[in-house]
Amino acid sequence: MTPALTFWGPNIVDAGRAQWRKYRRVMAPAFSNETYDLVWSESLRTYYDMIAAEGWDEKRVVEAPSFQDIASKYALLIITSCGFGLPFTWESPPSGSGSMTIQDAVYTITQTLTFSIVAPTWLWSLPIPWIQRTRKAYDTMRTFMRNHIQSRKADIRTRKAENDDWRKDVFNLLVQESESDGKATLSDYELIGNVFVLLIAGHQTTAHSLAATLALLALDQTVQNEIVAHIQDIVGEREPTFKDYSKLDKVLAAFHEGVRMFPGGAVLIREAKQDTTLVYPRLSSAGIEENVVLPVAKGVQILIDMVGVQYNPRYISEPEVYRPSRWYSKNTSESSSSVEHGDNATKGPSSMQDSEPFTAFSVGPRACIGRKFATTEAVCFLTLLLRDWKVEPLLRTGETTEEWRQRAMQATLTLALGIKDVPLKFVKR
Ligand code: HEM
Repeated sequence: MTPALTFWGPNIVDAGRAQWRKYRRVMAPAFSNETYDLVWSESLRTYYDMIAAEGWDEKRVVEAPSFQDIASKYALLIITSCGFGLPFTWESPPSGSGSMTIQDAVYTITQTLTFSIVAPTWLWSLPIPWIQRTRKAYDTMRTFMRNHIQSRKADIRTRKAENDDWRKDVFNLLVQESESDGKATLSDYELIGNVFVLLIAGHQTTAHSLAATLALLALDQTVQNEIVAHIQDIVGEREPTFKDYSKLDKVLAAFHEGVRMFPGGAVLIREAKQDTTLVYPRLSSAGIEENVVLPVAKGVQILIDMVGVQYNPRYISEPEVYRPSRWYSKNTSESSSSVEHGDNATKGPSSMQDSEPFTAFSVGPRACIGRKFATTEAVCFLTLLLRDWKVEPLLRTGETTEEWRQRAMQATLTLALGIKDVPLKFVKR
């Protein structure tokens, strides 16, 4: 996955410490309350845009054979609009060259990662339909990025010359850093690498998490009704605003639980910067719990299995059960790390049974920078959708709900971990 990410250029996700500091410093100001306010209003606008464009407002029942298609388009429109200042609409989504949309290009790129890394140049020219489609996807993405970077550079130059204000979205901040009056600290290669990674990280993870959350709610009507009652309590029939975000904690919990069960960041990679030890609990052959001290030498890479962490009964009670209430009224942003290290190593692991730490956006300095961006768009979308529509599994003829669960609730792994096509039915409330 790392070569697939760096294919477009060095970027914040895969950068080593020094480079990472630079990227994070440039991007961090874009993740502010001002942005989240915009994310909320754009999410609201895009939801109604979708309802009208897809003709949902004229129907009592809507069938979505793959909800990911909707979620992916929705999340892409929000990141392009709020992160990149490119306000596309549901009916004219972002496209690059020719007829391919960015959504299709991203989909094709993530499905053909290995090919892009290993294929020699001549292979890209073979007249095989899927290879040509892959090539078109890369061309589309390249044209999209180049065009928008060029026009944004020109725009910022003009605005600066005229002392005009310009919005501090993440795209503008990156472009500005690559200009900086000839003292650029960001090369064009780094600029493109980071733009690509933000497009991917900013929409694929959110789209899959939304699809997973709705699938889980479709399977548990009792929980769904509880969330809908909460929405009615907080916003009733009026238009929800960003001020409601902090009060809609049960909707947020429903989303957090979806992210826990299908954690987009499936594997985290860390490298020991000094000799250290990790302490972890293990059952001895006699069935007694004991602490194991694992020495970790400087330079060793540690892969953290996030699915394992999120499903470990030591930390999450009945982990296979979708239970948003485990996050109700909990400050999930202050969750602690699951494995103790460094100075704490000698103290051994504390019991996590009663704290159920939420770590699916990671913890520490490299934790997800887009977390509140994602939760803001998710809470807005889920609030509007669940208030208006009852969500059910879209069953095949003769299929039971349990069979649907077996068919639909399957994880997939491309650049991020996701969920397979989720077939859903929406019934107007
Ligand atoms: C439900 C949605 C999301 C999930 C589950 C998720 C998950 C994660 C995780 C687990 C990491 C940490 C990786 C690590 O520690 O190695 C991460 C990092 C990151 N995420 Fe997200 N993310 C989501 C949404 C977003 C959004 C919406 C954006 C951008 C708008 C974003 C941008 C990033 C970036 C740039 C990083 C790298 C941060 C750094 O290394 O400093 N993510 N994400």
